[in-house]
Order: sequence, then C-alpha cells, then structure tokens
Amino acid sequence: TASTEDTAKLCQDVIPSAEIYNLYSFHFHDFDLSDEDTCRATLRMFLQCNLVEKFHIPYDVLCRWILSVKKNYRPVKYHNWRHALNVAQTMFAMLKTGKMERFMSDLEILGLLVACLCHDLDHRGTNNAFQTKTESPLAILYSTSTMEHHHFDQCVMILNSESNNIFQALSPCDYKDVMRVVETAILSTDLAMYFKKKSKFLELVENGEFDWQSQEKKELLCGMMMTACDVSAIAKPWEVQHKVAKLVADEFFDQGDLEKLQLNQQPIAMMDREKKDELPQMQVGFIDMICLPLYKVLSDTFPWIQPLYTGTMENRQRWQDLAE
Ligand SMILES: COc1ncc(-n2nc(C)c3cc(C(=O)NS(C)(=O)=O)ccc32)cc1Cl
Ligand SMILES: [Zn+2]
Repeated sequence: TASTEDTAKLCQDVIPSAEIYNLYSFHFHDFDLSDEDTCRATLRMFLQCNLVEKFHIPYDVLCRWILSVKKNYRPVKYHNWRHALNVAQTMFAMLKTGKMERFMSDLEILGLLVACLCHDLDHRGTNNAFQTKTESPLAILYSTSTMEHHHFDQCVMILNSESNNIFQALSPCDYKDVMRVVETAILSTDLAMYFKKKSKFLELVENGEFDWQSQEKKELLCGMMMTACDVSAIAKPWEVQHKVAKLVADEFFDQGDLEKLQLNQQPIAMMDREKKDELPQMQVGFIDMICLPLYKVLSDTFPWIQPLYTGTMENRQRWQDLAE
C-alpha cells in the first residue's frame, strides 16, 4: 500500500478544478497528465461528487487509498492505472454530463467510482482464456470470470489494509450495500457476461417500462454502465482512440507471444502479431459486436451520453476506410 510520504504529499496538494482536468468531457485523455496529476484528478472526482462530506471519508484515508490502488496496478501496456483512471473519468462524465446521476443514490455513485478505479487491479496483461489455458493459480481459484474475481479480491484487500478503508465511517448496512455495488460492478466488466446482460437489458428497454429503482434492474443498468466505461476509449477522438487501440493490440500481441512460447499454441488473430494488418477489420468487428449496440441502447434511454455513440460511429468509419 501507499507510503506515508506519498500520502502526506498528496494530502497537501492543491487540487485543480474539474474543468482544468477536462473531467466533464467525453473527449478526456490522460496523455498530458503526470502520475501526481492522475491522483489529483481522481481526488477531484470524489470532491466534485461531495463523497468526502456525504460519507465522512477522512481526507488522508482517501489520499492513501488512491495511491494504494494506483500502486496495485502493474505497468502493463494497456490494463494499467491509466486505463482505470480513464474508465473512472468516463463514469464521472456519464453521471454528470450524461445526467445519469439522477437515477443513482449517493451510495451507488460512490460504489461505481470505486469499482471503476479498482476494476482491473493487478491485471497481468492476459485475459481469462489465458488463465484457463495455462491453469494459472487464479484460474484454479476462480473458474469463471477469473480476472474479475481477482480484481474484486484486490479491491477488498486494499480496503482492509491499515488506514485505507474509505468506507470506514459507513453504517454496517451501507457498508454491505456499497460492497455489493462494487462487487457486481467489477464482475460485470467480464465481456463474456456482457452479452447475457445486454439481451436482458434490451428486453426491458423494449418493454418501455423503466423504474430503475428495482434492485435487479439497477444492477443491470450499473453493469451496462461499467462496460460502457470500460470500452469508452473506442469513442474518443480518432488520434486518442488510435493510440489506445495500439496499446490494446500490443498487450494482446504480448499474450499471443506467450501462447506461442509457453503453450506452443497458435494464438487467435486478435493476439497474433503476424496478423497485425487485420487490426482495422477487427476493430470494426469489436465496434459492431460490443460497442455500438451498447451505446445505442444506453443513449436511447439516456440521450445525453449520445457523444459515446457518435464518437464510436466516427471511429468505425475511419477503421472501415483503413480496412478496405
Ligand atoms: C481504442 O479502444 C479500444 N480498442 C480496441 C479494443 N478491442 N479491440 C478488440 C478487437 C478487442 C477485443 C477484446 C476482447 O475480446 N477481449 S477478451 C474477451 O478478453 O478476449 C477486448 C477489447 C478489444 C477495445 C478498446 Cl476500448
Ligand atoms: Zn478494464
């Protein structure tokens, strides 16, 4: 977990405004932010949602917790701390600019932000299929949604570390509720679970009726929001999106190399660096299979998050042009 010095330094820092960090924008990127800036920007999101006051989070505990979360991300090419920050910022923008906060309780907002920041903790740059194939300790521990269970496990470990429990002032009932929000949200980032959720969510939307307040429907909505944030790099301005797509591809290719070396297996095209010229059509496939249906159904119900849908459509056109 975080050191005393780093915590004290962050505690003293002046925290720039949400506008300075462009946190309300669906075009946010972290490329110009120093590591210290990423921690300050995270603090700003908590402050902007009044979570410190509402849940009596001691400020030094929040600073320590943010630094501990950042420290428990590995320096892999894509699934690192910067990805977690970007996912959390998209959640912040969906809640604020996308006006979705009105459907959420304060506890759900706290849980969703925490879940975004923790959702890929201790990622090794390899996916669930790889854990299963290599019979990794994690795959033996968790046979389904292997990595997502581990990410939640790491989240709990940090909260249980000395002076890192940002939920310490919550009542036992609120503590149980917020941990349930965090667990459901983190587990819902397993893309394999997304397809099941999407059809259920689509059915509910098509039936027109929508009272978000029922437990089951709320969990479904939070799950869809988590996936929307997790893949939101696909909706960013072309230069940003293209740079991130390269990081995703590079991490996939590293896994492909491991599969060739460690397993003596031919990796799937997406992870085979010999097939990198197929990237454009794979991007179009990912956009059509996962991103557009998700952003379409979400923006039909919540019109203010439409920039995620239009941004993805623009990038699809660019990838399509490259694919031809
Ligand atoms: C610029 O942003 C992005 N660029 C590319 C991707 N991307 N592209 C493909 C193909 C792709 C496949 C998976 C997948 O299937 N993952 S899995 C279940 O573990 O195999 C995951 C992300 C993917 C995602 C983003 Cl957000
Ligand atoms: Zn992620």
